[in-house]
Amino acid sequence: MDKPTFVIQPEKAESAAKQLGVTVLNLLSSLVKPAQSYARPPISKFHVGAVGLGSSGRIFLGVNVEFPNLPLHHSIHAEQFLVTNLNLNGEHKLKSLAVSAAPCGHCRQFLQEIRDASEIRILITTDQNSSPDSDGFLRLGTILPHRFGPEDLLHKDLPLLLESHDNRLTISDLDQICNGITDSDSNGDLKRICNGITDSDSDSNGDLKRTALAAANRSYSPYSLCPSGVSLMDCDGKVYRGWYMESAAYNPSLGPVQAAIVDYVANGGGGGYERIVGAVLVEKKDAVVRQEHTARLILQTISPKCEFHVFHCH
Ligand SMILES: O=c1ccn([C@H]2C[C@H](O)[C@@H](CO)O2)c(=O)[nH]1
Ligand SMILES: [Zn+2]
Repeated sequence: MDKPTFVIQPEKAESAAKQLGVTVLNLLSSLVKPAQSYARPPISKFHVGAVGLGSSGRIFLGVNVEFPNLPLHHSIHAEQFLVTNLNLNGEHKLKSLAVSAAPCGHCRQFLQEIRDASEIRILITTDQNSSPDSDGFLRLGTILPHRFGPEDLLHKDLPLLLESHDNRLTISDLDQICNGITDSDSNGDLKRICNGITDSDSDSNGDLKRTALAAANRSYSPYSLCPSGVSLMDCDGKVYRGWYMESAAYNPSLGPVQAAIVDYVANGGGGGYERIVGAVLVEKKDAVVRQEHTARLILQTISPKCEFHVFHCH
């Protein structure tokens, strides 16, 4: 099987549409079935595919991901995967999406974090009775009227999800924390045992830490002001990353491990999570919303060989 492609460049999208004699917009629905084949739903066996068009003309794929031995709320919905995929690739807006089943309430809510969310066009490929607009798409505003969203809680000038921002977090080497032990109160040996990251550090550990910090700087957490980022390394040394994304309604928020798993599923060549052998979480020291315990729980469950370290930033 070909390596799955989760991002399609505009030129490729246009030539594929031309070949099929359809518009790029109509191409979205023809990609839903292939997207569904990449879903990872070992619990429900219900494969969801979501295919979105961004403002750059790129097409993005999303699939649902379920984790055996974890509570269901750790699952990633296809639409959330899609939005994460856009975010990881620096896409600033989602214009349209085609999806294999009607987006659930949680996904409709999560999509509210995108600017002009009500205008997002949605096509449900398995629904013949959805009374769409003349272009064949429903508007998100039509299927989620009376919305509760960012404008209920945030100042209107703040950047929304997918919009550029930098959280300007830094890690001071003196104040590093690993798994609850500060470097400053540990002697040299303890420091080496507890985080393996010292001056004579291997490059891969340094890479993971820098990548997780960079990810935390892109985290979207305007409601708690507790940004966080995760980096993962597979057994070939390839690094993946993701960051925490919040929802105005809190519960639909997506954790940083899930976001990094999106990168792993999209770019890891289709392997299992046991191939993940290293992980770093970066978050604020006294954060009111902390990811450490949940992140450790998820990683211990899906990637038992994974070495996990936490660093605190300012
Ligand atoms: O909007 C939805 C609704 C459900 N699912 C997934 C979650 C779970 O993996 C499976 C069954 O609910 O379908 C989605 O991806 N999107
Ligand atoms: Zn959903």
